[in-house]
Amino acid sequence: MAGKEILDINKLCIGYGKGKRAKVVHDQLQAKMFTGELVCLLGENGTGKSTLIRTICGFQPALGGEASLMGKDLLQLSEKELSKMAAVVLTDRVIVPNATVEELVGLGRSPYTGTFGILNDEDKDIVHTSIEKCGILHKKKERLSNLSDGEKQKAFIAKALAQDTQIIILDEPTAFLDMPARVEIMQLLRQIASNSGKSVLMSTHDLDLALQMADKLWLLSAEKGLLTGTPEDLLLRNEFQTIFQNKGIEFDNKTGLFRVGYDYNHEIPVKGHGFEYVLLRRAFARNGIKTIRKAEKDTTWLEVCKNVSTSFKYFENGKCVGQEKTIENLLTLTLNNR
Ligand SMILES: Nc1ncnc2c1ncn2[C@@H]1O[C@H](COP(=O)(O)OP(=O)(O)OP(=O)(O)O)[C@@H](O)[C@H]1O
Repeated sequence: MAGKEILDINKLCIGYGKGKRAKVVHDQLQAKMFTGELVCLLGENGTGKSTLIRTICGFQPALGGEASLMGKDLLQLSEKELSKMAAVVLTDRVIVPNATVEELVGLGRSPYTGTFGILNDEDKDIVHTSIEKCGILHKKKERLSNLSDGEKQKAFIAKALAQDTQIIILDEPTAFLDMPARVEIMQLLRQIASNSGKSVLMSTHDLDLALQMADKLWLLSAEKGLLTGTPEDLLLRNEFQTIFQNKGIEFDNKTGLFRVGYDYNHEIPVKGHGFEYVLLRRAFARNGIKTIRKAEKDTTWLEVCKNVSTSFKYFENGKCVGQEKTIENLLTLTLNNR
């Protein structure tokens, strides 16, 4: 069931400059966001994800159209009003290396504190809970310069949480992180959205993670503008396939994941199944060999055998002419016999 509407973008025009010299990056953008949703904004390099995020955050003016946050015209909100409604985490964030995690997260309370930024007991509690929710309580007193990239990202997310806003907007929060850290950050943002009812909008290049974890995707492309929907509905509508066509990415209908598109120059039948079969296919595809299911008529084929331990057999004229323990050796044998 859809939550309450939080963000409404209507015929929004984004870009740079003014008047005749304006550079329009996108026009007529439409989208909505609801409470409790994790939305991933996807698109190729240079399609305008950062421009859209900066416009929604009020960091650059819209060239036209409307955007409202919790029913208020976002483009007319003052910086102070906006800071109580939307917390922003940008990639090119300014890092204060000498600040501790606690001090950084404390800055998230600035929309609510006086000029000197003095935190009262309630602010301190919120800072503590925010750090705890992000799983870095043990790093509370640590300086940012001593944190890993993943921990730093968590500290910035904790700061956004401490800001106590309905929406959190992040520009590529998983950039520069390794795979486990990417998954961890996405899981954290998922939890924030589903447990606290906040809305989280993040841009990312992590297609597979976004497909698995986002409630909705905003798919930005030069040709089609902004397409929105659940990952599954966008897949059913073939939107990914159209957008990434001819760009070296293929969507695998069997796994529901994207994979690199290969250029095949050879074909070989394979008999077998299981994990070994999947890995064999992948290694061969990378080397330009398309694997097909062995048919009755085939006299040359590869076979995955799992009798005692796994081995791979090479058959020629119906006879086994080679048995290998590794995919590497099987590949060499196949390439040599081509
Ligand atoms: N300050 C600027 N002035 C004029 N044009 C700009 C400016 N910043 C970005 N652009 C242009 O706007 C377009 C969209 O850029 P943007 O950075 O929003 O894309 P992006 O989707 O975030 O890319 P990436 O995935 O590489 O971060 C690009 O053509 C870019 O060259």
